[in-house]
Amino acid sequence: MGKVKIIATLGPSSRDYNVIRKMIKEGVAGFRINCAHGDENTWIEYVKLVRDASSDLGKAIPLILDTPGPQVRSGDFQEFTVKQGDNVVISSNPGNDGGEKKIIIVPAKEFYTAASTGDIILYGDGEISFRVVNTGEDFVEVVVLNDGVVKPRKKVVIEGKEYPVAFPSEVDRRVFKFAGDVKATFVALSYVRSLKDVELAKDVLSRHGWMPGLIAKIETRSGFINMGEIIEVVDGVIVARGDLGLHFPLEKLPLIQKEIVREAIKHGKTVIIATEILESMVNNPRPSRSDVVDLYNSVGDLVDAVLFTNETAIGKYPVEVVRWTRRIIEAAESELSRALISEYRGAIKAMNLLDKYVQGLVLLAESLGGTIVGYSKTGRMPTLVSKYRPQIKVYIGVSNRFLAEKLSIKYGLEITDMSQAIQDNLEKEYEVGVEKLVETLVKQNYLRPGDIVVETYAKPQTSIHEIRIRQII
Ligand SMILES: Nc1ncnc2c1ncn2[C@@H]1O[C@H](COP(=O)(O)OP(=O)(O)O)[C@@H](O)[C@H]1O
Ligand SMILES: C=C(OP(=O)(O)O)C(=O)O
Repeated sequence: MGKVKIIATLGPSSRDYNVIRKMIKEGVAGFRINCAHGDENTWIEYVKLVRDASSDLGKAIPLILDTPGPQVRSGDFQEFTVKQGDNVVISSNPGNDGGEKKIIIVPAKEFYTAASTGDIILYGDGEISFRVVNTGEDFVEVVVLNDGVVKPRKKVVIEGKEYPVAFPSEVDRRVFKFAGDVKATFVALSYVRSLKDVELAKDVLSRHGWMPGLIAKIETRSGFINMGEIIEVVDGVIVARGDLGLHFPLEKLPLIQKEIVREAIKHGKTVIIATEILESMVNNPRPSRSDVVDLYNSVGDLVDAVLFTNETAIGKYPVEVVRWTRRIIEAAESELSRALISEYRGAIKAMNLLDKYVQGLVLLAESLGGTIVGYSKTGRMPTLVSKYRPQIKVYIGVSNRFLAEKLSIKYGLEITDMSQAIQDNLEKEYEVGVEKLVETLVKQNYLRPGDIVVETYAKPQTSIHEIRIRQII
């Protein structure tokens, strides 16, 4: 598998045990459930499918529950086509169509407070836009700016405006509770605007007795402006290109993506690029040239992971998407230049002794042409290894499934849950963890006679960091 990880959103196209199993075998390292769709009954169905497939395949597969956040979406109605110049009514009241047939239901009252005459409304990911021509207490009249199909349950954004909706939203709170019920690996926070939003989320989550990893989606103007303080207090960020493309001019997106990636890497936090990764594969079994080049370039930006949305949720080819992604990632990784890696590392400062030791560990293993095999109880050491973007294989054993899941979306790490293997040797878990992992890797042919292994662990209680070099015989 490549060093850049693949995460896939589940949806009608991937709501199937065999599809999910194939996706994992082809290289999916984690799944996302977008909780803006469905309810607890559908979310649990996806959780079970992923847990069944991952335990059958013996792999730790993280689950990301994505909260809708303080966003405004349309409600349920029959989809209809519109043509440029049509007049359409948006209303919270299904009966309030003023004699019009074409009515878009938007329940949130914040939408009607925020909309003014002349505003541009972007629908979905911007597939259709409207201009507001008249407003009322619970309706807005718009003129359609381009032809398209108006589908239900899509995002409704007013260009240049943010809704004053409470954070966390009512659905967010349900997702937080559900995350505790199913012990989800991560919760993704949508429309995070500031450090305060993350703190509010943490506060509610802690009341459910389970603290998942936190991923902030950077997607609004305030989220982007405040990303420094946000990144400090989360495990990772998603560059949510779908919404960024609604809140910023599209031509600004490349620079915004690069700035978010740079900031996350500077803080040693996971960074995931999302949306329209291989969008051309929603309806086609082969990706477009521009999609291939975009994905190749993201690998060159040394991101941790890419996250599919439409491609695996409603696309026709969820398994082929993963297969193509692996091909493109592997090609891009085999062509990464040394200059790029050293420029990247030159921009990172080692923060403390452990950090400096890990920096040296990665350089040592690379200069030996070796493989790192380590054991970790807290996740600190492998997180740092990943931060240096190792260009050799790294296998890490960890003490529990949750930690294995959490680390699995990080750059360059192959994680194994060793809880079974170390359970009778807890006082020597570091030593036994490494030894048993090497044994397993030899058995599975991942390590062969002649291979050089750099074995390592960092015991937090003793401040002893050990490195041992072994050649497989
Ligand atoms: N759990 C689900 N149930 C049904 N449809 C879903 C689900 N998750 C995603 N989808 C479909 O896949 C599309 C793409 O997913 P995503 O990008 O996560 O959503 P959105 O753009 O609506 O926020 C959604 O618009 C929706 O049509
Ligand atoms: C991943 C994204 O979020 P969502 O699908 O929730 O809109 C995005 O905006 O790119």
